[in-house]
Amino acid sequence: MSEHVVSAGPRVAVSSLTKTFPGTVALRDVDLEIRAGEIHALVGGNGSGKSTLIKILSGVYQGDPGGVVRIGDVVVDAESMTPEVARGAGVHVVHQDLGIFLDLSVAENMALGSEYDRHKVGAIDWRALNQRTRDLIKRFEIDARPSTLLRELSQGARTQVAIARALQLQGEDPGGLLILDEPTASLPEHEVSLLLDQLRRYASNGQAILYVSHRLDEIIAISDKVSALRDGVLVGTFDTSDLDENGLIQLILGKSLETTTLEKRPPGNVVLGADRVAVGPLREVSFDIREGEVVGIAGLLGSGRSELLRCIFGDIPARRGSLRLDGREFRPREAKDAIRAGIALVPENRVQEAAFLDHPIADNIAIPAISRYWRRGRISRRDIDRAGAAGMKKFLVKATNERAHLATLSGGNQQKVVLARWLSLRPRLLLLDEPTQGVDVGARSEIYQLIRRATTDGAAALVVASDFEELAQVCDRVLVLRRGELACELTGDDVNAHKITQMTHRIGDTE
Ligand SMILES: Nc1ncnc2c1ncn2[C@@H]1O[C@H](COP(=O)(O)OP(=O)(O)OP(=O)(O)O)[C@@H](O)[C@H]1O
Repeated sequence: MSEHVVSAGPRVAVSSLTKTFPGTVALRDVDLEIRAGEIHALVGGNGSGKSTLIKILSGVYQGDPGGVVRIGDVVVDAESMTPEVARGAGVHVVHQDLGIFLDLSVAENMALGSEYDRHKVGAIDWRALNQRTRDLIKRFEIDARPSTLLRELSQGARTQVAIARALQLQGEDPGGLLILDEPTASLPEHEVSLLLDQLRRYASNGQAILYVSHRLDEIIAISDKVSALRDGVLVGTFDTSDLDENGLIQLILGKSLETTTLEKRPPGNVVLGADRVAVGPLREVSFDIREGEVVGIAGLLGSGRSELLRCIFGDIPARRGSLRLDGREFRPREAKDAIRAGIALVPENRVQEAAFLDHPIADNIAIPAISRYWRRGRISRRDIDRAGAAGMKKFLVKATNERAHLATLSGGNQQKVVLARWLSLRPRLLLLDEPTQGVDVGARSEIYQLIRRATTDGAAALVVASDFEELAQVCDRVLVLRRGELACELTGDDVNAHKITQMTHRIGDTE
C-alpha cells in the first residue's frame, strides 16, 4: 500500500453526481472523495457506471444539473465539465488501448501528447524534445531510449510511456488525478507486478490515482480504498485492508458468486489437427484438439497466439504445414470457409472487429445465423428479438431491452453480446481470444461455464488468455508458445498459473 502524503482535504471530491441517458440513469447521486497519494479503486459490474464517471471527470460527458466536481482548487458544476476544464485541473486518463503509436519513437509519442518543442520558426526542436524525453524516462523509470520505437518495447513499458506522456507536463510535484482504465488487461503476469510497483511509487510521491479494473486480486494488492458502484449507485467507499476477494464480489454483485463444478467428458475424436504449421512468428507447430477438450494457448505478446487462431479461422494463410478438421484436410481461404465448417472465432478486439454498433443487440446476436430466421420469404423480427432476449439473459447482458442499439451499452456488455452471438451458433470448434477481457466477475464464470458446456456437448475449444490463473482454471491442457515454437504442453497437475508463467518465460525448471 502507498505511503500517504499528508494533505488538508481530499484531492478530488465529487458530490451529488447524477447522469441520465435516454432510458437509463447511469449514475445516481454519487458522492466520492479521493486523496493525494491514494490509489483508489473503482469497481462495479458491467454497466454499473464506471466509464460514465471517468468520462465526467475527464470532461467527455457532462453530469446532470446539481452535481459538483472539485479537483484540487478547481470547483466546477458537473454540467459544465469540458475536456479543457479537466485538463486544466490536472485530470489525465490512460485507457486500456493506451492510444500510443507503435511505429513512432518514445520521444515522438511524448511530443504527440503535448505541444512539440519548437524553435521560433516552427520546426520541431529535436534536441529539446530528446532531453525532455530523457528526463521523463528517468523520472518514470522506463527501460528505453528517446529513439526506441514503441513496437520494440514490452507491453508494460508501453503502458509506462502512456502514463509518462499523460503526466509529462505535471513537473515533480504531482497534482490532479491520474485515471487508469483497466491498465493491466493485456499485460502478462510479471509485467503486471512491475506496473503495480511503479504505481505505488507514483502514489507515494503524492499522485492521486483512480484505478478501474475487473481484476480483483490486483485491486486487493494495490489499492488503499475501494469505491463500488452498483446500477449507478455508489454502494460505498471502503478501506481495502478490510476486504478480501469475496468481500469485493459481494460489493460488486450484491451477493456471493455461485460456483458450479464444471462437468467434463473424456476427450473424444480429434476435431482439429495442426501439422507443422508456420504462421506469423511461429515457425512450426503441431498439435491435436479433441472433442470435449478446452485447450489453452499461453505465450507472451507477439508469441503468435492470435495469429494461430486467425490461421485456423482462415484470416491468415499458413506459410507452411497443414490443418485437418475431423480427419479431412482443411484449407480455409477466408473466414467464410471456417464458419461453414463449424468454426467460430471470438476475436480479441471483438467490439471493433465484430460488432455492429448502430444495430440492436438482437440483430448482433442473430447475424451469423440469419438464415434460421426466414419465415415464408421474410425475416422474422419476432424470432430474432426472442433469440436476442434469450442471449441477453444467458450472458447477463445489462441493457434496457434486446432492441437497444449496441452503441448504448457499456464496454463489457458489448463484449458479452459478441460472445453470445458465437456461442449460440453451437460451433464444432470454438476459438476464443481473451474471452473474459473487460467482462465482470459475475459473467466471467458464466462464460467459462458456457464454454465448458459447449465442449461437453462434443465441441472443442482453443482459448488464448494472458491471465494464467484463468487459463489454468478453465483448460484441460495448455500449449505454451515460445520463440516461434510449441515449447511444451502442460497437462494434469502442471496446468497451474505458476507453471504456465514459468514455461512462457522459461524461468528455472526444465521442460
Ligand atoms: N452513450 C450512451 N447512451 C445511452 N446509454 C449509455 C451510454 N453510455 C453508457 N450508457 C449506459 O449507462 C450505463 C453505465 O455504463 P458505463 O459504460 O458507465 O458502465 P461501466 O461500469 O463502465 O461498464 P463496463 O464494465 O462494461 O465498462 C449502462 O447502462 C449503459 O448502457
